[in-house]
Amino acid sequence: MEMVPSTMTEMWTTMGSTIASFMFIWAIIRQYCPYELRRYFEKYTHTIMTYFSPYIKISIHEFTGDRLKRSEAYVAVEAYLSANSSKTAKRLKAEMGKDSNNLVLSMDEYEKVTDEFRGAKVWWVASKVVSATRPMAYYPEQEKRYYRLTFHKRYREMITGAYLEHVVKEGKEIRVRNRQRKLYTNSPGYKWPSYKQTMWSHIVFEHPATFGTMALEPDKKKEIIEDLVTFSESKEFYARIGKAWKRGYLLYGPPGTGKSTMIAAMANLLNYDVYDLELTAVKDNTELRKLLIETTSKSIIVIEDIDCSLDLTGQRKKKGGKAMADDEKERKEVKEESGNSGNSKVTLSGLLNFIDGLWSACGGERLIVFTTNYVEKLDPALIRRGRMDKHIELSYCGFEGFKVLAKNYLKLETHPLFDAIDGLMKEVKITPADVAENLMPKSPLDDAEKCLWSLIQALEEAKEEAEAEAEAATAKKVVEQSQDGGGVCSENCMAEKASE
Ligand SMILES: Nc1ncnc2c1ncn2[C@@H]1O[C@H](COP(=O)(O)OP(=O)(O)OP(=O)(O)O)[C@@H](O)[C@H]1O
Ligand SMILES: [Mg+2]
Repeated sequence: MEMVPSTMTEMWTTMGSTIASFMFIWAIIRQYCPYELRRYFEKYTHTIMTYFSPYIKISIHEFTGDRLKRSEAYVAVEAYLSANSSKTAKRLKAEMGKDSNNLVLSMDEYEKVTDEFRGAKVWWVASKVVSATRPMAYYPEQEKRYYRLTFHKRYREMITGAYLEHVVKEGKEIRVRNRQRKLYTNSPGYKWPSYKQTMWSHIVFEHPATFGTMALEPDKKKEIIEDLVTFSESKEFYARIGKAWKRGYLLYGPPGTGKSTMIAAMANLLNYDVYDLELTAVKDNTELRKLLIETTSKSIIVIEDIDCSLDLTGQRKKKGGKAMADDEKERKEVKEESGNSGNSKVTLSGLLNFIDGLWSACGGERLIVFTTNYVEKLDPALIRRGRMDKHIELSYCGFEGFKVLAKNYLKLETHPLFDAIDGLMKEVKITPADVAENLMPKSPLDDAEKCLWSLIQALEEAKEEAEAEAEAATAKKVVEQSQDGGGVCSENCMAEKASE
């Protein structure tokens, strides 16, 4: 028994000296061996080591093929590890995340983390290779980042199958949760550098509107929310019935009734990006298709004021009705002119193709939203069900809508003045935008009551105006009738005279 420690000591000594000799020989080889021979030697040692090693390694590189687009697998792994490594890794790096006010952590280079999946242990390392800089290269520094996954070969089937699938799926979900949502536009003002072929420019989408803050009848609101949520959860359903996973909404109603606000609320509810498509800036149908292909899934494609965007109906030149406010009119006329000068050649059939042609199915999980002030002007082909599946009318503010706004703007649930407002609202039409404007405190000293009075005043003025208008209209009718009547009389008189 006493022999054991001495044998151990001897063994350690022998091993130590063997390693020392090996290091010495290796140093000699490195110094005197020609480069090629050394490479050869290294390569074979590597192969032999791999042959005997029970571990399998998988690398996932950041860029594959051209350098323009990051590999989706890398991005997903990065997100997966950022969520799972921040608890165990010791060196982390932080980047700005959603809403620009929280930091997203991910593992730093050369950091190793362990993960477990159904009892199997795996190791992830974030690493990079820096290739020599070529003097004339476009990208001066060629850093190739990659993640390396190591696991025991007995788990091969499970890791390459189920585990990687789990990583990519979870990574994608984490990315959706953490991403900053974007508002895209195809504005013609800015030409992208040619290497970046994208046709959309974007900014971070930060509209605060939600369905909670929207003035709408509660039933209607509930119906719209349920419709949207059902859509976003129906991937399997759409696949089963053989329909592309997209849905069209037509929002119509007078100016200032919350069409644009509702689009923002939809995006916030579903966590989607918004693509605001300016049709007048699109050159032709081909360009329209290109724009469509570049949109990503989980997004809302919006075409505002579809009735005056293009000559889709042949009625574009007609002036709007009375309901159109002056500044609105102006804005829309400017739009019409720019449509003409931009000589956009997008046609109705091009647009129909955009909405439900073969290309529209690529990507999936998309809403297409049209807004208009004059639904009756639109071509029936454009808004038939299947293209625009749900038609939502946004109309003048009712008492329920007012209560939502009063709660948002003034933090009021009830007030003695509410009854008067309810009464007036039944008599006159007022848009939610006007109600909102009146409820907005105009100075730091304005209290809730003052704002309510200001709304009552506005309602009374509107009522007087409406009454005056109605009176004028009746007076006009009476005059016309009396003129007609006079005419008839004189004809009768003439006839009488003639018979005499
Ligand atoms: N239903 C509503 N709920 C809450 N706020 C509203 C509502 N409708 C309008 N508003 C307020 O009025 C303003 C104008 O509304 P919005 O831009 O959505 O109108 P719109 O229907 O898109 O008008 P247009 O037809 O002129 O584009 C918004 O800033 C919003 O604050
Ligand atoms: Mg609008």
